[in-house]
Amino acid sequence: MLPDRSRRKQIEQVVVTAEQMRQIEARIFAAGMPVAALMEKVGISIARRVQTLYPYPQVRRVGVLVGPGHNGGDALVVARELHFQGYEVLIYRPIAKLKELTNQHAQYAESLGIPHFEAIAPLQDCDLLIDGLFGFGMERQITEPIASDIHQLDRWSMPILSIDLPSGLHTDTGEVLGKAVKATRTFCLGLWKQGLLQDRALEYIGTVELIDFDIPTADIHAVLEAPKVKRVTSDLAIATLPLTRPPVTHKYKQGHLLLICGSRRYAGGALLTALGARASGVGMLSIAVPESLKPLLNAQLPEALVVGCPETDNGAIAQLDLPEGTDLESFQAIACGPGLTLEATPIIQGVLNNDCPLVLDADGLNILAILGTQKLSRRSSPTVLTPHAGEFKRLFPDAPSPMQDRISAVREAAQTSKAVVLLKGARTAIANPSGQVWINPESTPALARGGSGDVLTGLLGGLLAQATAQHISVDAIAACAAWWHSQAGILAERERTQIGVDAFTLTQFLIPVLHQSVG
Ligand SMILES: NC(=O)C1=CN([C@@H]2O[C@H](COP(=O)(O)OP(=O)(O)OC[C@H]3O[C@@H](n4cnc5c(N)ncnc54)[C@H](O)[C@@H]3O)[C@@H](O)[C@H]2O)[C@@H](O)CC1
Ligand SMILES: [K+]
Repeated sequence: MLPDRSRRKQIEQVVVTAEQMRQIEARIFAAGMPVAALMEKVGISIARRVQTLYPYPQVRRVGVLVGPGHNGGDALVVARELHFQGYEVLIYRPIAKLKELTNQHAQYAESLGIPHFEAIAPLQDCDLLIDGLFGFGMERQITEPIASDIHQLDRWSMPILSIDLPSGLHTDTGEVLGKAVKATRTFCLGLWKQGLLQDRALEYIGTVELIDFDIPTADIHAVLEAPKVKRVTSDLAIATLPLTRPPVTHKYKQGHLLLICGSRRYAGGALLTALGARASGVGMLSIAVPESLKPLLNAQLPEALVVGCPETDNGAIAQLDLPEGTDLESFQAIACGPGLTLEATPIIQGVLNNDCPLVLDADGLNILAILGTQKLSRRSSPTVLTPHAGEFKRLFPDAPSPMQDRISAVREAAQTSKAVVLLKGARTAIANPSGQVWINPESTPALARGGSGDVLTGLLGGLLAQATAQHISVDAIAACAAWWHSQAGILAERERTQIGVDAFTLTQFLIPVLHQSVG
């Protein structure tokens, strides 16, 4: 058995679908764990959390929403425990026919004198609601009268705590099945359900925490074969960062990154990409920009080698003018796209034809969408694409919509393009061509701001350039960059409010957030 802290760290990385959870659960029951005992264990853990978060007598009246299955059973255990702790408990039970175990708990609650109602109205004056209507594996649309009753909850103001998932959310896709409870907090049971990491679920789930009930890791491994879906926890990300260098090294051993970005019209994009790259700690940074941007870059990044390139009439890079003796394969990584404009198409064509690990963003992606992603399958070095939803649709018109099931969308895109795809969003999802998916579980809307993506491109390019010697997978590096970028946004927001995180400010929080996370 693993020591508790290390087990907990592993569990926090695991993401499951309903089918995988069902199989894991079946193994535990087949091994002899009684279903009723597990329900008891889970229900008591939730009741303890409720008592800590909403202690009696500050909170007195608790309404418990009970569905027909084992989610309802869990809720009834919570109801019973809170009743014994002095809370006044009221039960809403809209469906009369209950699963056997749930029915037993319902009978016992009745025998204790806990009132139950078929309608929602009697729960109106509760200080707190516990939602145990439906749990994982739900597929059917919520119908009347439950749909209207859930609609009623939207008009009330008390906090709602959902058990496992907010009732009405699809476990895998996060889709709302007609109507869903909007939770203040969700107690996800045992393992992270995939739907809780989908952007469209975020409006419903509130703060999510995992209630661990000691699922043996052997059962998890037995069911989850690679490729998997993983949460990018801070432990995972920090293990990927190039935080310590060998005592004897030199700048070229710490990676040489080439940025190709900017135009006369979009000078800021080049600057922000470069500042993101600087924070990565990359050993050498070369920046190819149109000639007229060279003084700006030189002034801001004295350590960088700025390559001024001949310009088109509109101020885009007309051709790459690398220093003598240097070609595109001299670098450990190239990152390009921000601010280039579509006039830089020949530059992107040239970069695609070369074998150097490559990050494409912004206009790099717009140009690739015109050239076609099939160009990527001929590359022998890894390519990372970092689209937002709009760019994604242009690049992968045949993939599932990135507005819906983002995990399927990003996985299919990576498989068809043979690239690592980083789909930006509230929960950025990253996939490699073999189907492995990573989800960045924490972020802030403060990052929804012009230029913040440019910072990520530079940061990712810098990490990629440093990693070639370390044999870390490219998708793990992309996941690490997404985590670092978001954590910097979260720290910046804490110090400067949600509206105070412009992209330049964000670059200034990249290193401080490491101090905080690494200690
Ligand atoms: N996974 C585990 O190992 C554990 C699971 N437990 C609980 O069990 C839950 C899953 O239990 P169940 O599989 O019984 O699932 P539910 O509690 O969601 O109940 C399913 C029942 O609801 C009915 N139903 C589904 N959709 C409906 C709809 N739209 N309208 C009306 N009725 C509908 C189904 O016919 C079925 O009878 C978990 O979420 C969790 O709360 C815990 O008790 C302990 C451990
Ligand atoms: K629920």
